[in-house]
Amino acid sequence: MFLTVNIGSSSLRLGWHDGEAGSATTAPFDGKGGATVLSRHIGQFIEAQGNATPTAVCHRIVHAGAAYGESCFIDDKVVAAIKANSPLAPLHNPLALELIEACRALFGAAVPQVAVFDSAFSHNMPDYAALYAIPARLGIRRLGFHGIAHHLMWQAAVKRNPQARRVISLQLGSGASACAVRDGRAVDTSMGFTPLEGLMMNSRCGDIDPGVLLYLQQEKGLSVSEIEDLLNRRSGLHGVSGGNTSLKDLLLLDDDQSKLAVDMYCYRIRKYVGAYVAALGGLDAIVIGGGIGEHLPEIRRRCFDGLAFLGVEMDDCRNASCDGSGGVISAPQSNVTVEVVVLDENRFMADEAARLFAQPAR
Ligand SMILES: Nc1ncnc2c1ncn2[C@@H]1O[C@H](COP(=O)(O)OP(=O)(O)O)[C@@H](O)[C@H]1O
Ligand SMILES: CC(=O)OP(=O)(O)O
Ligand SMILES: [Mg+2]
Repeated sequence: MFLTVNIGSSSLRLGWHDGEAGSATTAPFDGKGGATVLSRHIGQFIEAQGNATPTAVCHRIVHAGAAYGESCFIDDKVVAAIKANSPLAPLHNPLALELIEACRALFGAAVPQVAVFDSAFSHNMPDYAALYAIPARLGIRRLGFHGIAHHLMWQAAVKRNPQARRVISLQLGSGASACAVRDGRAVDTSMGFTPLEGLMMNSRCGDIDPGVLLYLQQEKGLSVSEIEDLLNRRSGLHGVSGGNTSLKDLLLLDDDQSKLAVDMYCYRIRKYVGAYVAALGGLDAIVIGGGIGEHLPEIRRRCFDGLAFLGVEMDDCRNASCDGSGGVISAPQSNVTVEVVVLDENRFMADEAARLFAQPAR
């Protein structure tokens, strides 16, 4: 029996996995209340499972640095790596550390804890995609995140069509990212050294000219922590719209800033799709996941309409009826299959833990 703990930037997902069976719960979580609130959620969830003690607890770990490319048991070294990388993933790593601590307090040190890394799927991108054009001696490499989601989306594409060799996956949740996958290998992804790069997100800026950061510091006098807060918590949809992070709401609003936020969000996705078609040398499938990807047909329409020249032809009816459920939303004649997939990251994490336990040398 595995307890899975998946902290996203807007939610806490808990799962209880007993072979194929299991149960799950999702609680909205905005980071407020920290360890106390997180422990309470876990305590209530475990109570609902009859207060059983899990065989192990598995955590989604967003950023432990480039040294960790595969799931592993959490020891002091792993905890230190998560701590050391906390400044690079301030919305995730500090909470993950609190959760590891909370689980140790709840279940005791004898219950092993497992780290499933969100950077694992894009861990081995080609150097030309993984590096920035800065001196190599700095040792800075793009890692990419949302790897559990992108891995599952690639699997879904191949399950639907085993001939799908070139796949673009789009994780559109509170954080958002795109991934280009060729023959099962992530060859590029939009998040980079940190989960700030790439697509526009609920409260994160995504791609930005690094000169802006210098300007904010040198000319506007912002401190490092003010810039960190600005880019992670006050930018993206929130920043452009003037405080709203809900695309569902923004689609209904008629003011210029709300409309601009939606336009920018969709435009950047289209831009990345175009870039990744070029990177992949063509395209067989687009897979979309995450709360926004699952629930907002109008956003999907705006992202993919008019891309017939890339072989992407949407089916309006299929798209409109796909709300909170998975399914193909491209037209039958479309060369590229566009599919929405409801992702179960926690199940993936439990499978990783089972795999670790099955290995002979523990
Ligand atoms: N029913 C819904 N309708 C519209 N948007 C939704 C719905 N459910 C979730 N979302 C949006 O999805 C995002 C959260 O997605 P999710 O994948 O759960 O995020 P994360 O894992 O990053 O915390 C939020 O921006 C939220 O507004
Ligand atoms: C890595 C990341 O941004 O995750 P989430 O979208 O769950 O916040
Ligand atoms: Mg998520």
